[in-house]
Amino acid sequence: MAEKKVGGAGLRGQVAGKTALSTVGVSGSGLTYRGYDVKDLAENCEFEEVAYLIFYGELPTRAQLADYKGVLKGMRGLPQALKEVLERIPADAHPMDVMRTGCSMLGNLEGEESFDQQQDRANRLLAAFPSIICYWYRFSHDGVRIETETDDDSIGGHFLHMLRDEKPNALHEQVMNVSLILYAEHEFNASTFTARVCASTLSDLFSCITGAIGSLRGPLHGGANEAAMELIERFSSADEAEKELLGMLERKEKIMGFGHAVYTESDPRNAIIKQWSEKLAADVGDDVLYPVSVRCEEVMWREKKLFCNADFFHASAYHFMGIPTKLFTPIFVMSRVTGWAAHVFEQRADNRIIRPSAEYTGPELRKVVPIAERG
Ligand SMILES: CC(=O)SCCNC(=O)CCNC(=O)[C@H](O)C(C)(C)COP(=O)(O)OP(=O)(O)OC[C@H]1O[C@@H](n2cnc3c(N)ncnc32)[C@H](O)[C@@H]1OP(=O)(O)O
Ligand SMILES: O=C([O-])CC(=O)C(=O)O
Repeated sequence: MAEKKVGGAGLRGQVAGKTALSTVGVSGSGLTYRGYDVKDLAENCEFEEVAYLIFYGELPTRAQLADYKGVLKGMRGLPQALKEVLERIPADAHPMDVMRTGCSMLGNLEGEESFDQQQDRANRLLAAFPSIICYWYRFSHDGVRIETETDDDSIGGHFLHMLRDEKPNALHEQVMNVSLILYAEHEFNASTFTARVCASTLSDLFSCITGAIGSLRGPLHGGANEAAMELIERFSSADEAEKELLGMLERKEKIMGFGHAVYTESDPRNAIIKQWSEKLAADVGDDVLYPVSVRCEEVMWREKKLFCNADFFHASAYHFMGIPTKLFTPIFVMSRVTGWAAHVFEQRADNRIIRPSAEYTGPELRKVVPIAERG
């Protein structure tokens, strides 16, 4: 991949503030959360430990983790008014729109009245997002009103249990756990920056997170995991994938799930989720989707020096677990709400309203011609 152009369009490479939460693309270790390598966290931690780390600054002790999980478990239920709103959203709505509405509606019912409540409200969102998406999905698609207050030990397990009406096996719960860790935090990406801009006006947490969901929805950001799935499922063999991909590159089409605004040679999250995708492929006996994905990776690197970002192998991994494609990006929300909220807290702790300037490119100063004289 060519050297990244800094400055100019997209503010690439510009420092727009400070954070103690994560580093992205710093040499040596591609991605760290509060000083820990994401690979280390994905190998050794549960997602709830990482959420605790992001919020409170240190990994929890066993007792702290048990307490924290207890707090989150106690927050899985949805108020009746929110359930009624979710029941009115049609089955063909985009699930990211459901997440956005669910977040906003919860803000109407249990809003943040003072910043002293910020951690409690962030925990509430972290606990409630899986319930929100599954309640809507199961009502609109299966006509059932599910119980969201399950006793599942983990957020990933809670999500899969509600989605499929049965407790997940250990492999699926572990992959969800890793996936949620990989997506949790990523410095000043577009959705987090959205949240921080909103926070800088001293707005409430629900507004910050609702705005961030809107930014994550686009295919150039979180929506790329769904777009990657739509791409790979078009191919019935690795050879067909190679042929079609070469045509797409020739036509200068964008291939979703490749490239990155900061990383220049690889996304450290890719190797991790790729490994799990391979395990899941073996588990389901897949001999198409995984080889197709691997060939796409090889072709993109060989032809363009473009590498898979976090989203590409998430597509096949989620698919192998039977998760409908349109629910892929909402899973990203279920995880990234930790990073978003922690950035909101950081912004509030040392705030100045974010208000950059624009280079003006419009007409010179001119006089208004009264409408009667404009012809
Ligand atoms: C979790 C996440 O949000 S990760 C990002 C998810 N998004 C995607 O996967 C969408 C596909 N990828 C992209 O659109 C881009 O790579 C982005 C948005 C991630 C980064 O954008 P930028 O930083 O502007 O890209 P960058 O400057 O590296 O692009 C360099 C060149 O490679 C091309 N390029 C970059 N990514 C791709 C791609 N996926 N497919 C084809 N060409 C690409 C660009 O068009 C550009 O070509 P040009 O110089 O002829 O215009
Ligand atoms: O950092 C970015 O621009 C996008 C990304 O990978 C993320 O938010 O996880």
